[in-house]
Amino acid sequence: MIETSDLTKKYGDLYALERLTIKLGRGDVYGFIGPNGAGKTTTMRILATLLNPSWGEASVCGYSIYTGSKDIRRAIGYMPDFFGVYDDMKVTEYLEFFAAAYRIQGPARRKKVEQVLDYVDLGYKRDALVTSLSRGMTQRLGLARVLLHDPQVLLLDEPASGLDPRARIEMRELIKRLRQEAKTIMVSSHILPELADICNKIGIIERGKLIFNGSVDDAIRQVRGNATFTVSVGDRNADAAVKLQTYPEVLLVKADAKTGMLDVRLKDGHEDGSFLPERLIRDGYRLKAFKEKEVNLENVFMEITKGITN
Ligand SMILES: Nc1ncnc2c1ncn2[C@@H]1O[C@H](COP(=O)(O)OP(=O)(O)OP(=O)(O)O)[C@@H](O)[C@H]1O
Repeated sequence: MIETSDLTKKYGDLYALERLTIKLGRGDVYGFIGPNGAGKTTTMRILATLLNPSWGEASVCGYSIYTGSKDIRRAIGYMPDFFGVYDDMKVTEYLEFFAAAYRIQGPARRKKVEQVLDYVDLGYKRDALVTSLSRGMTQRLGLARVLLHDPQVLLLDEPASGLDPRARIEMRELIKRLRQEAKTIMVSSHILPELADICNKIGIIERGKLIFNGSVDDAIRQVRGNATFTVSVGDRNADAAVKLQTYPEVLLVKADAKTGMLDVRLKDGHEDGSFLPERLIRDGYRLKAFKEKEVNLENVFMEITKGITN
């Protein structure tokens, strides 16, 4: 649904985007993550056919950005990071205005407006002035607007920026719902944890360059390396550490200085640690705690971007 190859945008000597090559299929939700100025907006604007690249190829829904801009605009919903709303316009008027621009006519227009308002849970604000809405509501209105023509592809540029925690969660839930409708969604953020649970793929971009492209699990694996589990057998942890080290699958055992729990890292090729509790019990220990060691996504992001950020 979205395909780019060596997509590049230069401003003078600055590479706003350098040789971006990605491929998103139907139903993919792609988290596009990078700090300010990384090139996220540039990419989305090129895909939305609002900006020409310096070189490279890109197509959306099978249409080239060079020759199929009209078709692309019909097929996508682009929600920019900042968009204006008109003074003295009610919520329904605002949406009807855009519905008219998409040539949705007559009673169908009213129906569609009500439908998208319901979808983003803004029905109760239908008669409010758009300028009176909170930032969270305005973002939801922006999303409603890009859903009017039922696009197959959505480009959402930092939809959660500037929102309070509750509004962020609501926005995430909305994107999850859209995912269930098999839409292809590119959504940007500068925070990895914010997107981790709603995306099946992520791309991390820094200074115009894609430095990671894959699943969230791949990103975690790249940083964490081998699977690690936290184990505790209470006051016999020191003894269990020696025993664990004799298991052939175990690479390393380390006691956590604060909690005394044991971090057990497995050798390459061993992902499943479920044998650990079983074997410890068989070896006479009473298991108090066992879980896969969680990786802090913020750390994953910092690790992947290490050396590239200033
Ligand atoms: N019209 C322009 N002229 C010159 N440089 C530009 C122009 N537009 C963008 N840039 C530069 O291109 C780079 C990428 O900008 P872009 O807006 O794509 O980043 P971003 O990842 O979307 O950041 P943000 O999170 O701040 O929106 C930045 O260094 C920016 O200053």
